Amino acid sequence: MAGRRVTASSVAHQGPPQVVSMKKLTESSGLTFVPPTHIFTTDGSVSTTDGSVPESPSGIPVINFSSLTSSQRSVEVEKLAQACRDWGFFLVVNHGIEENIVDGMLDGVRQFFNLAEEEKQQFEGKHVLDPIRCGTSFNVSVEKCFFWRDYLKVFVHPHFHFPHIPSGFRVREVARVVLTGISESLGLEPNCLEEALDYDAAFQIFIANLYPPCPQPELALGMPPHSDHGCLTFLIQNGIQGLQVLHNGNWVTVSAPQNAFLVNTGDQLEIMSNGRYKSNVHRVVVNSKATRISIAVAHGPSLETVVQPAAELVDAENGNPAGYKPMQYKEYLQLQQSNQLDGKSCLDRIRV
Ligand SMILES: O=C(O)CCC(=O)C(=O)O
Ligand SMILES: [Fe+2]
Repeated sequence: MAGRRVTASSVAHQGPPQVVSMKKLTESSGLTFVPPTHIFTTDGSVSTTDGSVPESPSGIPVINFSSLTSSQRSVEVEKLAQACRDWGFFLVVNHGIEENIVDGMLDGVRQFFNLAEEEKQQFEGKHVLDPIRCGTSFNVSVEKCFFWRDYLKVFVHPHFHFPHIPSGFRVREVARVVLTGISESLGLEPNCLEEALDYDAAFQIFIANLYPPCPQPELALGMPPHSDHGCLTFLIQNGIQGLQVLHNGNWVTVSAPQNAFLVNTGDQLEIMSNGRYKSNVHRVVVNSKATRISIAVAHGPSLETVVQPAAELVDAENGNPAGYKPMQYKEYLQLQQSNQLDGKSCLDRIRV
């Protein structure tokens, strides 16, 4: 059947099913409908009319990075506190990474996805800890419904797995400064979170996402509602919207100025803050006209770190016990990857 991506026989065999990339599927077959394998019918359903706000001016918080490194720091730290508490999401502007560098990264990603399928297949990873891995959806061996998305994931810290380091892309340093601000905003020492994460050995993944045009965008999702596993995810996009964040029960479409970072707070930050800062739930909707590309750089603790609420934020005697069980970050990653990506179901497993 045209458009079906997983054959019955491939599912029946052991190992991951043979899945065609979204790019190939949409380009080669002149697809005019969403295959049944890609229709979201459950809670994550696409309907953009379920209370979603079409555009920001939504009040999405904006953090001025240059103020974080100036005498205005305390004002910006307070803005970070509000952003993390009320949204779990914010934009970072004036971060000093030039637009042509960001454009170069997006171009490189476009070129990668334009490679012949056979060339990309050599990077098809099987395991969450494979340092270079490309594929489709999230984990096709457990999913009932596939996302309208191809991805490339490359570990970039503590070991760098690209052939060469792009000069000037200093997102790790930007993330470090934001993290110290967040640490302070929790009433902790500025370097407390950095130390808890073992930042010098921190696990950082570069994730490129490609969302081709979809003939029936109301039926498919680029990514269903989920929270990110790490601490902070810094995201750039090719000027095409698609990211929506859940805020007070509404889906808010993120529109961001060119060259802003879109920042999600993740599960490890929720754990370390003992629930004061909830990881943000977000999803990606698709459209019928343009290919969207995003690059998410996820910053987590080192893989060996056992993450738990910061001792300063736990006070069991006064009714504020630890809300999460300690878990090694590597185990957490494996837990998330071995299940369907589904809201905050992974975090729910370690709540006390
Ligand atoms: O493409 C986007 O805007 C979001 C991607 C995302 O949520 C992710 O890679 O975890
Ligand atoms: Fe995400």
